[in-house]
Amino acid sequence: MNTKDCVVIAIAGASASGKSLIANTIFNELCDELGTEQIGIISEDAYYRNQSHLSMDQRVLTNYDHPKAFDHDLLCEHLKALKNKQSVEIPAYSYTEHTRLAKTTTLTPKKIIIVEGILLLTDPQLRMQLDASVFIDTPLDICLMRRLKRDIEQRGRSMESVIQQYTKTVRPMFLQFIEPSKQHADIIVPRGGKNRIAADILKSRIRHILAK
Ligand SMILES: Nc1ncnc2c1ncn2[C@@H]1O[C@H](COP(=O)(O)OP(=O)(O)O)[C@@H](O)[C@H]1O
Ligand SMILES: Nc1ccn([C@@H]2O[C@H](COP(=O)(O)O)[C@@H](O)[C@H]2O)c(=O)n1
Repeated sequence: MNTKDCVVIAIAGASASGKSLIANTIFNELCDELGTEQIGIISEDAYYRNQSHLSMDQRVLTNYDHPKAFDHDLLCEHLKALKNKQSVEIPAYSYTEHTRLAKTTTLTPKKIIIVEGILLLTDPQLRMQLDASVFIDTPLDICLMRRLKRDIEQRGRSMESVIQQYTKTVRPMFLQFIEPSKQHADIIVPRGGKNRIAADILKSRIRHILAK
């Protein structure tokens, strides 16, 4: 990590490994402490491709765990713009509609940007924009249990659909793309979202950058 105007910290790892939880814990606690002006947070999921031109039957067939499912060019463009002190319009995504929504959210330039997502470390052009990267290393069986509960409670899925998607795409794409991308991480965090020591270490590193 360094003394740039905008430092981008990536948090990657398997689906339901706890990326959003740890990213949001760090973000919310630092915002409470330091205010909202200095730190921003972005989810890679906001950059899933728009599929409004496809029928619902076609949308459910998409492999959402393959790098092609994401518009990484747009995410990269947004990180570059933020580094150039320009605001960006973050897309909004619906897991129930499997497509982007019409609205966007404005993100103004920040000294620290936390970006979290499954495939962030797989893309060389994205890696160029990252100043530090963390990989959340939670065992896959734990991720599956967390995903089952979350997707049924929050993403409108049935148990059968979660298991079918997990077997067909989530697990194979983890093994093909996400797991090997761990080699690009600077820090590996076991267990996930409630690893308090990891959250505190990342928070103190961010405080240190902001104090410069
Ligand atoms: N250490 C943990 N213990 C218990 N539940 C957790 C833990 N980490 C995450 N969770 C829960 O598991 C689910 C998936 O976590 P989330 O942060 O959304 O994962 P990701 O962003 O990696 O997909 C959420 O419901 C979250 O609250
Ligand atoms: N329409 C969609 C889009 C994505 N997914 C799944 O979301 C996972 C990534 O999000 P996490 O918060 O879990 O990191 C990914 O594994 C996709 O399978 C989906 O089910 N439907």
